[in-house]
Amino acid sequence: MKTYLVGGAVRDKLLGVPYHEHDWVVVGATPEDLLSQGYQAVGKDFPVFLHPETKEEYALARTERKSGPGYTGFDCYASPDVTLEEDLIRRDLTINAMAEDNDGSIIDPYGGQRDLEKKYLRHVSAAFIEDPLRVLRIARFYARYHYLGFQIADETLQLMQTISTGDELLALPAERVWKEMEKALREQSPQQFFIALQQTKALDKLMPELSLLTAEQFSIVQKASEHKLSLTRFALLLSQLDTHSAETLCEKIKAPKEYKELAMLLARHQQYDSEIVNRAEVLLDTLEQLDPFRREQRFEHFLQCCELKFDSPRTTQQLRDAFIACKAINAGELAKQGLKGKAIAKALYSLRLEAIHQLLTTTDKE
Ligand SMILES: Nc1ccn([C@@H]2O[C@H](COP(=O)(O)OP(=O)(O)OP(=O)(O)O)[C@@H](O)[C@H]2O)c(=O)n1
Ligand SMILES: [Mg+2]
Repeated sequence: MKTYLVGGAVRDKLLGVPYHEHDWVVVGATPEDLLSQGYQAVGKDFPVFLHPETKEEYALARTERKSGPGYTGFDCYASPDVTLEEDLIRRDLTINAMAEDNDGSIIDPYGGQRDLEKKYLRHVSAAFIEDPLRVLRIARFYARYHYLGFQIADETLQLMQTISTGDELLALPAERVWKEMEKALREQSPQQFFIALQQTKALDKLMPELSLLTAEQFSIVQKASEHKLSLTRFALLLSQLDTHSAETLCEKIKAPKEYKELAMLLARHQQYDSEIVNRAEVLLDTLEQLDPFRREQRFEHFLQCCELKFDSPRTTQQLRDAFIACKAINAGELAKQGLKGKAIAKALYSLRLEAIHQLLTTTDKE
């Protein structure tokens, strides 16, 4: 039995960029061989094992053939007689179809090094089209390596288009699509993910709400935030749509609740780019809708998005200050004074309004 390093680690080492995991392939072994050495079987559909100590993934060399529609219709053949070359040829891109021997030498039967040098994302073989998820993967790699000058090879773009014009993309589980999109949003040039999907018509199928946006509009996702990159970038992207389309899209791709909530908040509050919030009533109403009293972190993310989108620090600062002023008012105190139910809410509203009035007067004087 022989073990090779494969996939992203080989590619990224050669590229000279950091990599985050090791994928291994094992040739000439049976599942029993690995189990007897203490490896743990984890693959549901494929023979994949975890190393007893490093817990890294070791996959038996295998071939795959499409046997039915959708993402699951694969026949997988793993056996000790499957060669390394046979395993590598079923992979998506030439730059992902290289292996490294334990003496450090590179096995590269399909021109991965040539394509790394020429900066091409190029499919390995016609079997590329058997896995529709690859359309999203390639768009994601494009978003990742665009800054290095990588392009998608024309023939590969054509195959992506072929997949996209059929119904195969629609057979992908929404969770898989979301996972790729979420990863893409964290890449160096996230807008290129959407541009590639638009160019290959995949966007028409998967997220038609986005398919009419321009490259300029997509580029809003480039704006960085300090943390939770994909959360703020997703909200910024959807803020390019009307609220109805934004909501439809969230449902369609099953965006997690946190993502949908922030996106919808931003979509509904488009007007904060201008400084309309200098009336106390408007400011307080806005604040109550954003509800930082119960959702402080979401409020912070919202303000971050506004700062990135509108470049209006004064408005966001006003909202932040208003929140701080209102937070200082204690509803418990009102209850102690004998107020109940609606009367508390009313008194709270007046006190908050008063606090914001004061805030606006002092800021005006400055
Ligand atoms: N739909 C897929 C998924 C994976 N692979 C192959 O499996 C390897 C490992 O997959 P994965 O870890 O998802 O991607 P990496 O290329 O390792 O990239 P990353 O840095 O994101 O881990 C890929 O390089 C590729 O050879 C593939 O051909 N087709
Ligand atoms: Mg990997």
